[in-house]
Amino acid sequence: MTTNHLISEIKKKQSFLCIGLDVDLDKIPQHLLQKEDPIFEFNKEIIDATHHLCVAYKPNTAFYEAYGLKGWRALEKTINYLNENHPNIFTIADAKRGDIGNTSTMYAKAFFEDLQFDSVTVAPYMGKDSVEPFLAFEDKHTIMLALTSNIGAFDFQTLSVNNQELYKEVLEVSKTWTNSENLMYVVGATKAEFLAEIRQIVPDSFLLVPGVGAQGGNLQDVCKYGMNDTVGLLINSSRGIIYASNKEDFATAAAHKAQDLQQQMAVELNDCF
Ligand SMILES: O=c1ccn([C@@H]2O[C@H](COP(=O)(O)O)[C@@H](O)[C@H]2O)c(=O)[nH]1
Repeated sequence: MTTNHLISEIKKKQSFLCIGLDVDLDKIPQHLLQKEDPIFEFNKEIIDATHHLCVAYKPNTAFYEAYGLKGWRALEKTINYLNENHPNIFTIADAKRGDIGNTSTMYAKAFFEDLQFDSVTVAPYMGKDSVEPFLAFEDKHTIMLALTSNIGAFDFQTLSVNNQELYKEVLEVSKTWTNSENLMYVVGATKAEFLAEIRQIVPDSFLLVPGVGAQGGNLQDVCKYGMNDTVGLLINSSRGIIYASNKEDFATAAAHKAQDLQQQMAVELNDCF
């Protein structure tokens, strides 16, 4: 999906919500555990109930890898279900990959060619040759960690390198890489106050912003400092939406939580479009 297509979906749905599909078998409703593929059944019901309220879904691959082959199969069924039934939804494989060049090429093939995700998250630590193989894919997006939502972000990401914080150096340098127009960046909602300076370095890039909901990030603060004139934000909530209820009404409860965020987003979009 192109960035312009994503922006037009945001305008149409009045939403820049990304729903995280982080499925934990200990948290889903009991009755689903009797099904042949509980992970996929859970995702399908969540997607059916919420697809009109969001523009993106983000399965975090850890939650599928943890269940071995059956988890990976459920991930494959989920992305196929999205691509077949909701082709206008932006899909993110939150896999945080990155390795030497030839290995990164295989990661990129796995997520872009085999699974057909629109985007994948990547860690920048191994540098340019570890990220460029992802950027080589046309109309696919590489979402690189910049300033993450966790407390450990302050261990390395804010250390001074070349007289500026490391995450700023990552943003600056990544703009010089081949096909850098395919880059988006992760910035945690819990770091909203950093967004104004981040916007000075990457004014036009899309930012994936996790950390609203369970981690306590504030949607309005993210919009105040991070929104650009084409929105430029995908705000993610995972647990806060998908585990709104662990009873039979879980999908309806998730839709209510998603609608609450979508309505707040519609208000913010008044200042934008
Ligand atoms: O800085 C980061 C990068 C990624 N994540 C991921 O986003 C979701 C957040 O889930 P919640 O349940 O809404 O807290 C999860 O998959 C994280 O691994 C992040 O939180 N922060």
